[in-house]
Amino acid sequence: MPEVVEREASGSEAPSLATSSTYTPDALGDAADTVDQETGLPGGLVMVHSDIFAAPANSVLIHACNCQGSWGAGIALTMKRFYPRAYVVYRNHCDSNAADSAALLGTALLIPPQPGDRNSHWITCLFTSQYYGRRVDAPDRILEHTASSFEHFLKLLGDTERGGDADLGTAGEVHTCKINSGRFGVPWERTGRVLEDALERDGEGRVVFAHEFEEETGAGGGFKARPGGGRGGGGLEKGQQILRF
Ligand SMILES: Nc1ncnc2c1ncn2[C@@H]1O[C@H](COP(=O)(O)OP(=O)(O)OC[C@H]2O[C@H](OP(=O)(O)O)[C@H](O)[C@@H]2O)[C@@H](O)[C@H]1O
Repeated sequence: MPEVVEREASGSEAPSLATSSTYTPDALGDAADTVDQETGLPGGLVMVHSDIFAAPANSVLIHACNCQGSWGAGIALTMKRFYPRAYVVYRNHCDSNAADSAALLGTALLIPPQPGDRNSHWITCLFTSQYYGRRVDAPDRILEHTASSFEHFLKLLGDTERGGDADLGTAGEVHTCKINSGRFGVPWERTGRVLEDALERDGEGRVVFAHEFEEETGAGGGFKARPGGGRGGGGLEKGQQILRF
């Protein structure tokens, strides 16, 4: 099973971007059935209307990947542009499993911030389809791999928090795009339910911000998160909502 990849020798920190908006417990009312002890936020999937690349520095950004070493289109192509070093880690990981790329299905790769990549973000690859394009896996298989790769991600993330590698530090907020919902052709509601179930089972009150993104604003970075970012801002920001699948 792939583990956390060691960070290369430390380099200059990438410039920090606008922070994403977050919630204050009182704004959530009775929607908060499980509460994250550290943030006081309800565990589970929380939809936000903002650009995932505007997430706070040190956040984890999750996207769905094929097992062929290709970030050739969609949000993956933006990832490749913003996190070229992380892409190399992902591609090397696929190359080392090229003899049996199916072995990566249902696993996750957690890549710590790479020097020179953008905003000290951690990048998480969930291997949900072996191939892409016309050979993409069937939706049910993708959902099956989504469940196990997300569970693996939660374990890897927990290991970094418990293991506390001094060099790596621990990751901050967890953010995901609506994985599988574009080129992988799986309705977001189906994937959202899988992620929500895993968080209820093994999330330990963890919050994952899921980004609703207006494509017309163009690929990441061009759409600014709503003002009021940073913890302890007002109540729910306009357009933010708690979703229960
Ligand atoms: N800045 C932003 N902030 C927040 N959300 C953003 C965003 N920009 C786009 N989104 C949304 O992010 C979702 C994912 O949609 P995507 O079609 O990209 O990914 P997917 O998970 O369906 O499929 C994966 C395969 O696609 C790729 O390309 P290749 O296979 O290489 O050709 C990979 O490599 C895989 O293989 C859609 O809701 C977009 O609105």
